[in-house]
Amino acid sequence: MSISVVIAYHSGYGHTARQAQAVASGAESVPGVHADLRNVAVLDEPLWQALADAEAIIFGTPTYMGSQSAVFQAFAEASGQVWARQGWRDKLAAGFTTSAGVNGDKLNTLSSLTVFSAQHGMHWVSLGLPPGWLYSTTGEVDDLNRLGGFLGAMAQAPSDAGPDDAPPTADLRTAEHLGRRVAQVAVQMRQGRLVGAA
Ligand SMILES: Cc1cc2nc3c(=O)[nH]c(=O)nc-3n(C[C@H](O)[C@H](O)[C@H](O)COP(=O)(O)O)c2cc1C
Repeated sequence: MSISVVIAYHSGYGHTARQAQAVASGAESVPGVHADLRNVAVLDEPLWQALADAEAIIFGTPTYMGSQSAVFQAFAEASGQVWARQGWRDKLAAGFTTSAGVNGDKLNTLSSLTVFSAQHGMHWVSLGLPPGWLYSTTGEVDDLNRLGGFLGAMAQAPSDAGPDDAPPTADLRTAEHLGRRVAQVAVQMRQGRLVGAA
């Protein structure tokens, strides 16, 4: 049976949705893993069931006013019933965000996602990439992780660029990397659980 990695995201204008698709394509590239894209604007039973069945949940939200969007926060608060029974305990967690500013206070959004995951008793998986574009001689603006995040995948979408044009390829490749990394850890986690149960 395939291992499920759910990408639970919100996107108001389509940019974070593109980032979410890149995360999913990275996760799906790992043999034995199924990536399941879920928009948390719809809080229905299939969403909660998919999350319950997941080995890993990768949370994604645009950065609005320096933190997660209100729609994502509504999802986080609705997860209170799952929290009460620690239903996501020991699942893997990771996160990503898009904002218009190069910095844009994206770190605050990712920090908030880590706290949310910790409240659920989940294990946070970091981005696992060195910062790109770090040296003038060997780095460039198109480097993987050009925005230099560590907690999760960051992407930038200038306010006047539609989701067909932004985030740029470097940020989408960074998102893909996060999806692949989480999926690889999910496989290791599942194998470890099977050994533990034997
Ligand atoms: C209400 C609101 C608040 C925003 N706040 C920020 C912010 O704090 N920092 C930033 O860099 N961009 C901010 N933006 C810009 C969005 O992060 C940016 O447009 C992003 O691409 C939106 O992602 P989405 O298309 O998935 O909704 C804000 C946009 C809106 C609508």
